[in-house]
Amino acid sequence: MFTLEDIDGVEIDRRAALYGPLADAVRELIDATIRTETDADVIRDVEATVRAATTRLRDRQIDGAYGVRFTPDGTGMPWGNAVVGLRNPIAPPLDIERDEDGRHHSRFTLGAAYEGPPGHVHGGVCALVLDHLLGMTASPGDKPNFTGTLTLRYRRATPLGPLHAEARIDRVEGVKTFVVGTLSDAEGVTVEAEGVFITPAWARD
Ligand SMILES: CCCCCCCC(=O)SCCNC(=O)CCNC(=O)[C@H](O)C(C)(C)COP(=O)(O)OP(=O)(O)OC[C@H]1O[C@@H](n2cnc3c(N)ncnc32)[C@H](O)[C@@H]1OP(=O)(O)O
Repeated sequence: MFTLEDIDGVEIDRRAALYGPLADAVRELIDATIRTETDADVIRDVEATVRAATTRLRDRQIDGAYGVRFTPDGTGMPWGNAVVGLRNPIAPPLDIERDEDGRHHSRFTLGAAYEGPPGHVHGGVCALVLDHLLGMTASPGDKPNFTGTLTLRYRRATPLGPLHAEARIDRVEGVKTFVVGTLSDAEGVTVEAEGVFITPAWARD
């Protein structure tokens, strides 16, 4: 669902300033929900407050998921995305930078909400982050390339906390773009990734 939104940069900024802080607040709520040891009556009271807040937000809402929206000048708003979504509290979210040579990289922090092994990042979350980063790297122009195959080698457990991920295109063969990347902590690489990203038939020349 790629949809065009006829709005300008001022309106994008207004919406980002409105919805971004809400998602940040819910991220903090998720972390606090996992880690709280406060009294039972406080927890029940907070539960009622959260349910009431949810009811207020549902007063008016879109049908289904947010989709990926674009403005007429090509600015993307993947705000519901599970990795970078500005409106998605599940997303860490990653802020991904692109170098002139096409490499993509991101520094981010994964906390308690992303735990798998004790104190460490869930393997599926490592895959989530790397899939998105490699996918963005594979799609530098206006053509999307979707994950065909993603192969991961978990060299050692990834600790929760500050992390770094990077990716680059290895080669392009027709509709297939081969991308490699890594996830690292301060000590070095924890996960290596290789992906084959494919231009779907509907987007081919
Ligand atoms: C903008 C950035 C966003 C980042 C998003 C992050 C990435 C994502 O999470 S995308 C979501 C996850 N991926 C998907 O849902 C993809 C689902 N699959 C599909 O849409 C299709 O099967 C797709 C596009 C992968 C392949 O399309 P399809 O029409 O089947 O390809 P087809 O024409 O048969 O094959 C083309 C070539 O790709 C190869 N190929 C097909 N599928 C795969 C695969 N899964 N793995 C590896 N190679 C494959 C074929 O062998 C063929 O190779 P060759 O040209 O050498 O013969």
